[in-house]
Amino acid sequence: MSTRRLDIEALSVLTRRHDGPQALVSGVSLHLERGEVLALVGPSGSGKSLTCAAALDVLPPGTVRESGSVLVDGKERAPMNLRGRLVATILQNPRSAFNPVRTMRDHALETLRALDLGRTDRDARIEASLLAAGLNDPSRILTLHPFEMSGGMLQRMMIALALMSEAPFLFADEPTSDLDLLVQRDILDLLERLKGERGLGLLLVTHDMGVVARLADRVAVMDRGRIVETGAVEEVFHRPRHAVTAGLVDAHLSLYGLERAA
Ligand SMILES: Nc1ncnc2c1ncn2[C@@H]1O[C@H](COP(=O)(O)OP(=O)(O)OP(=O)(O)O)[C@@H](O)[C@H]1O
Repeated sequence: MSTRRLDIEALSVLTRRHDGPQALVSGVSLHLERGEVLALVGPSGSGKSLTCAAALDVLPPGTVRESGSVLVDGKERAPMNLRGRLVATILQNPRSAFNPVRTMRDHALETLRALDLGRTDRDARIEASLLAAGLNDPSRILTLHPFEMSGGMLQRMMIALALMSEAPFLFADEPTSDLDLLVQRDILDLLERLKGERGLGLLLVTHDMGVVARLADRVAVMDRGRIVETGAVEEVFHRPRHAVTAGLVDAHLSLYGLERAA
């Protein structure tokens, strides 16, 4: 486990409107260690997804990265050297991430194309990744098209593809929000296990404080494009310092008829 740490430094994203540029993400800095889960939380539209996209240079049309850099173990890395090599990604709606006319084997081969593996090593890595992601019977799964699989299976397949790349870091943008509660629980269990077993460093974008409480070690809170608070999960839940954090925690507790201790 030679790679240890990823730093996002002073990341800013703009959109150009008719009345001039508008900042969507402003000077965001975060660090992520192997073997930890950092949750990036904040209200809808606060800039969580754009932060991840900007770090990997996969911003949507109409937005541009104005400044910022990503360092791995202190060394600046170009986005093309991060994507899929050092940082794997899993997204909110797994169905939209798969090509509908391709099988799971095609997707696996595409993921491994950049790695110069012999056929035996390649097939072994594909099978081991599917099994590690909880997809038993890999040879059958690899013949399936996306429409033949449930949302939960597709999310496991996204995780399997991330594992195949052997990237030390994983950015997961709302990985459970489209799944039913039981499948959500299974996927969170799986991510937690992979953090422990593989020492993955996981940046988890979510607005679900239940997911944060369940999985995260540290939390960074965003509001209107800026990081307004970071801290250990316990600390942030018990002593939120920013009004946005307090609002997120209180909204979560109120779902269970609870209030924050004074
Ligand atoms: N392609 C785009 N062009 C212009 N503005 C955009 C674009 N994509 C996102 N935005 C704006 O940037 C801001 C941040 O969006 P982002 O998707 O990062 O928020 P988020 O915190 O991930 O929200 P959610 O929790 O709802 O997914 C929002 O105001 C959004 O409307």
